[in-house]
Amino acid sequence: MFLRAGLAALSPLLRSLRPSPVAAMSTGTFVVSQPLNYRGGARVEPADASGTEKAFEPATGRVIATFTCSGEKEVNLAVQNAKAAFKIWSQKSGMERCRILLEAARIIREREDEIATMECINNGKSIFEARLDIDISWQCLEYYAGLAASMAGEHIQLPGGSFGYTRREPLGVCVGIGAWNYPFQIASWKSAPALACNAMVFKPSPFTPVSALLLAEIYSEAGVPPGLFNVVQGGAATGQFLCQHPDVAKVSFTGSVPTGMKIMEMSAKGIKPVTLELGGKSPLIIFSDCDMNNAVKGALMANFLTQGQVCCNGTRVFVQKEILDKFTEEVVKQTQRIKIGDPLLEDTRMGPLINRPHLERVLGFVKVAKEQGAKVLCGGDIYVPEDPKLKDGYYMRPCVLTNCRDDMTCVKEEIFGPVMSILSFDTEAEVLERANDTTFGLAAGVFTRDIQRAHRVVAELQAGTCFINNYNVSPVELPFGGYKKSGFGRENGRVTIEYYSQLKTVCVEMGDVESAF
Ligand SMILES: NC(=O)c1ccc[n+]([C@@H]2O[C@H](COP(=O)([O-])OP(=O)(O)OC[C@H]3O[C@@H](n4cnc5c(N)ncnc54)[C@H](O)[C@@H]3O)[C@@H](O)[C@H]2O)c1
Ligand SMILES: C[N+](C)(C)CCCC=O
Repeated sequence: MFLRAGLAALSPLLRSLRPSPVAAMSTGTFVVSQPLNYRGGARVEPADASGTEKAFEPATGRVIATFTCSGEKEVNLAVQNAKAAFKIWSQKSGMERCRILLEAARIIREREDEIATMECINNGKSIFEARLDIDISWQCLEYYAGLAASMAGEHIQLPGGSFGYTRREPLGVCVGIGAWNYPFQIASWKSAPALACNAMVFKPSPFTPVSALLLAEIYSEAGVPPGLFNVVQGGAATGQFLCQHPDVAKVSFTGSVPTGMKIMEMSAKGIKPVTLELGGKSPLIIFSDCDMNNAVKGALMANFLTQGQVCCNGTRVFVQKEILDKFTEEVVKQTQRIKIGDPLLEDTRMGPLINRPHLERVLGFVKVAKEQGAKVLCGGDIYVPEDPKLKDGYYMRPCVLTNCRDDMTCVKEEIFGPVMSILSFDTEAEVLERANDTTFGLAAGVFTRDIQRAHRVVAELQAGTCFINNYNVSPVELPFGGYKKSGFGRENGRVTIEYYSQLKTVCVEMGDVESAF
């Protein structure tokens, strides 16, 4: 589906010739040449348009795709296809659905390098990280394949031999709307639990339209009925058509708080359940009794994955006063060592940000932080790699700020870039109050060797996902999601099946009807 100079029909070709063509893919050479919508089991041009968008390669600033955003007609067709496929899918046993999802997981694993490469090209994250994202994606499919086979209700005994039972039933057509920071992983985290029993129409972010198509092709290859997983491209207008569609039973959204509010409003009008995975400004608390090496590594993991463009990042790093200087010195040393550059090179650990306006926005936060009294210990400026082909990419040096106060903009607002704010604290009670003083509640982390304190602190933290002595790991067995304005509903874990299904209660009378009349 992708063309590189002289390399046609990449996906099938790669399957027959790997691994050498994967290794041969390089930054600055790819363009997408085929349709980016997927409907009824095939790539299609949308039936109507709601404008056009360009997708970029952030590493070089090149346009890699110009595509048509789907209008109402195309959204209707995608939903119709999903409805038809759902009829077939829902007649299959859980074990049959399980086998097909397992096969899709196997194919993702087999094509990991190709998918990871596409993710780097379109998103800018390093190949090292992209491979981890793809690993988590196939693991997610494996996990929900298992749950598809074991979806069940319960049996409840009632007086006089009567009884009741519950059935866990599908919802029908679900919609997934994704953000641009984890394009393939978000599509997987939404579609895997959805397809355990439902059909899905997925809309990626217009910044990263590419890799969801690979997932759609893989589901087809694995044997899902045509139309079970469809992709429509577009921005807000396309997303609105999806949310307002009367045949859509549920919307799962990943993105910003302001858009999440709109999604919820639209879904409320149709009384549709929603899952909202929104932004954050998460605290990471480092106590003086921590293992310093791990705490420093944890702070980097909490701030600089995917160029800092991670919803659950622990960007407010509270460090207990006794170890503030030592911790800060080590964090700065390790931050300065991060290799920035071409995301497809094996030793790169930080690529470009998603696009020019976002880079400028992040640099703007650093400027305001300085004006408000923060001290830049490293980074926070544009980085121009030596390789001339990367000169128009959107790179910046990762930034560590000190002298921060809780009322500063860099400490209050989600920056969504590689900017860590270090704050100091004295006592546990004080840091808990400050950590919770935010309208967000996505994640939080604690580093300490005191196991009682660790559990006491996480019990008080107002966050949906907490880490003790690590940060930003995401085993698919554990639910992930937020408190407060960071959203509700969960992804991953057993509980997420409940967000993609509904419960029917059946009450069975074994005696005569005792009528009130
Ligand atoms: N909690 C999580 O799991 C999680 C994960 C990744 C990103 N995020 C958050 O996402 C944000 C960054 O992503 P973004 O810039 O893509 O967010 P965004 O809200 O701008 O867009 C997200 C998606 O919503 C679509 N959209 C925009 N307006 C819409 C509307 N009116 N109706 C329907 N759809 C609409 C966009 O096209 C895109 O696909 C950050 O705030 C980040 O924290 C959260
Ligand atoms: C895989 N991580 C790092 C936990 C990120 C989850 C998605 C948030 O943006």
